Amino acid sequence: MLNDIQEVLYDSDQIQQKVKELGETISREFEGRNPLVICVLKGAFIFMSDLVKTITIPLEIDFMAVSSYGQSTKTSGVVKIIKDLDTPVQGRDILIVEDIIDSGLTLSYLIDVLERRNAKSVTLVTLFDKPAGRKVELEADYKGFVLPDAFVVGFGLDFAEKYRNLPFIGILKPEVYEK
Ligand SMILES: O=P(O)(O)OC[C@H]1O[C@H](OP(=O)(O)OP(=O)(O)O)[C@H](O)[C@@H]1O
Ligand code: HPA
Ligand SMILES: [Mg+2]
Repeated sequence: MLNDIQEVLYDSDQIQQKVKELGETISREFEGRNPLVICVLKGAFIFMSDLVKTITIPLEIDFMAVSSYGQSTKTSGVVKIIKDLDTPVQGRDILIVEDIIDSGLTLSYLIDVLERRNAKSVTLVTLFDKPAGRKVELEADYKGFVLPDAFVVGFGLDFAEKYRNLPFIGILKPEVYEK
C-alpha cells in the first residue's frame, strides 16, 4: 500500500494538531446551540471521530452516506444519497463534516437538501480543500489544509475503496489509476 504513495503531504501528528484547533474554534462558535453534527460517509469517518473528541460542548451526531466518485479519480457529477439522516433537521444548527472539498458538487448538493428541509443554519467544516478542482463556487466556513491539484488518499479518502486506513494524507502515484 505504501509503495503506491508518491508523496506524504501531512502526517498523522500534523493532522491531529489541526483537528484540535478546528475543534476549539467549533466549540466556541456553537456554544449553547446543541448542533447536529453530520458526518458525510464514507470519507469523513476518521476526521469526524477525531474531531468530535476535541469539541467540548454538547452536540448530537448523525450520518449521511453519499457517493459520486465510485471507482474513478474524477467525479461522475451525480451525487447519490446512499444513506439518509435519521434526525429531522428542521430548526437545527447543522455542522457538516467533510474530508475534502474538490469539485464542490457533493457539498453544494447536500447544502441544498438541508436548506430545503428548513435547517436553521448550515456550517461547513472540511479537513482538506482542493480549490483547483472546483466546478461550483463553494467555500468552507472552517478548513484544515489546502491541497495541490493532485489525487490524494489516506485519512479516510480512497481510490476505489482502498487506502482509507492510511494515517496520513498523500498523493497517489498516477500509475496506480492510469493502468
Ligand atoms: O467536492 P467533490 O468533487 O464532490 O468531492 C468531495 C467528495 O468526494 C468524496 O466522496 P466519494 O463520492 O468518493 O464517496 P466516499 O466518501 O464514500 O469515498 C469525498 O469524501 C467527498 O465527499
Ligand atoms: N481523493 C480521494 N477522494 C476524493 C478526492 C481525492 O483527491 N477528491 C474528491 N474525492
Ligand atoms: Mg471516494
